[in-house]
Amino acid sequence: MPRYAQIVMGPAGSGKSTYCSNMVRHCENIRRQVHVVNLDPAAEHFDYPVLVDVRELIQVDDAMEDESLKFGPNGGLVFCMEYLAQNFDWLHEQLDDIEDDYILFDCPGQIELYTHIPVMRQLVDMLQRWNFNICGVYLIDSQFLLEASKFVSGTLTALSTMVNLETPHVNVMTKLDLLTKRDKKQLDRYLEPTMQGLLYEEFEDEKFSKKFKKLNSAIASMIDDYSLVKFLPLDMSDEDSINDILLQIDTCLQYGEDQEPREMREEGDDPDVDSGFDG
Ligand SMILES: Nc1nc2c(ncn2[C@@H]2O[C@H](COP(=O)(O)OP(=O)(O)OP(=O)(O)O)[C@@H](O)[C@H]2O)c(=O)[nH]1
Ligand SMILES: [Mg+2]
Repeated sequence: MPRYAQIVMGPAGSGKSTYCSNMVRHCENIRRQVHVVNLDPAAEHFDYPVLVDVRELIQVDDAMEDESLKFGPNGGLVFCMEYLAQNFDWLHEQLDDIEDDYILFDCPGQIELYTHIPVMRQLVDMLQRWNFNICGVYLIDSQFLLEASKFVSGTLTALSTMVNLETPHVNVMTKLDLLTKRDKKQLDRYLEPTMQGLLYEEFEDEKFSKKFKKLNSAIASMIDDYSLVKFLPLDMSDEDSINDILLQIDTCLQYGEDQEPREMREEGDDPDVDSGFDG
């Protein structure tokens, strides 16, 4: 039986832990069970029931307070994640007894974990070995996207994570409930963007230098070439938006594809009669 994992990633404060709690709550409402694994060794607060907590293996204070290590918070976090990678057996044991295996992995927010060092890729490879179907879920705060040049840099982090992990991938634009009416009106242009179009409008403004425009334009055409960067809108005050995201991710995970045929067989008396064929 395959198992299913959402790897919930994104910059610091983008709403990963909140997404996990809301997804758990939504799934309870629709009578589905999902579990959450906290993979953030620096987490101080989250309000979902936690299945596995990496802080039981190592926490960032351990790396900062250790006399021989003396890391700061960022180096400490990288150290902890590398420690986790050396101790995947621990994680494997913790995940071994779960019967209903649909798990959200709430990851730390340091961007270098996804772009510079191999630990998230190692985690994904390991989960695949443990029979998980995986979907990367990359969250970005809408306030850091709704402006063309910000959008370029946000999109590049999403793109580099996607390319690095090589798994099915969904980008989510979070905190839509905080947008002004004016921002909401222009949202569609950013959810399925043509980068060159976005930049063209913004760069009519004279405040940008020629060099800045040229750089953004070159990056934008590269992003357009991939034509892979879309965002799903997440408004936590709107249950439908959570459900839409879950459905998209389920499709990426091929969730449910193994269960349905079995249920049909269990219900039917005789598969030949059910199929409607005479012979
Ligand atoms: N209004 C609003 N606030 C949100 C939403 N999602 C998250 N927040 C707030 O944003 C802050 C950060 O949210 P978290 O869920 O902790 O973000 P995170 O990505 O887990 O942060 P790190 O683990 O520190 O990287 C908290 O104050 C949340 O309450 C949202 O959809 N709407
Ligand atoms: Mg968090």
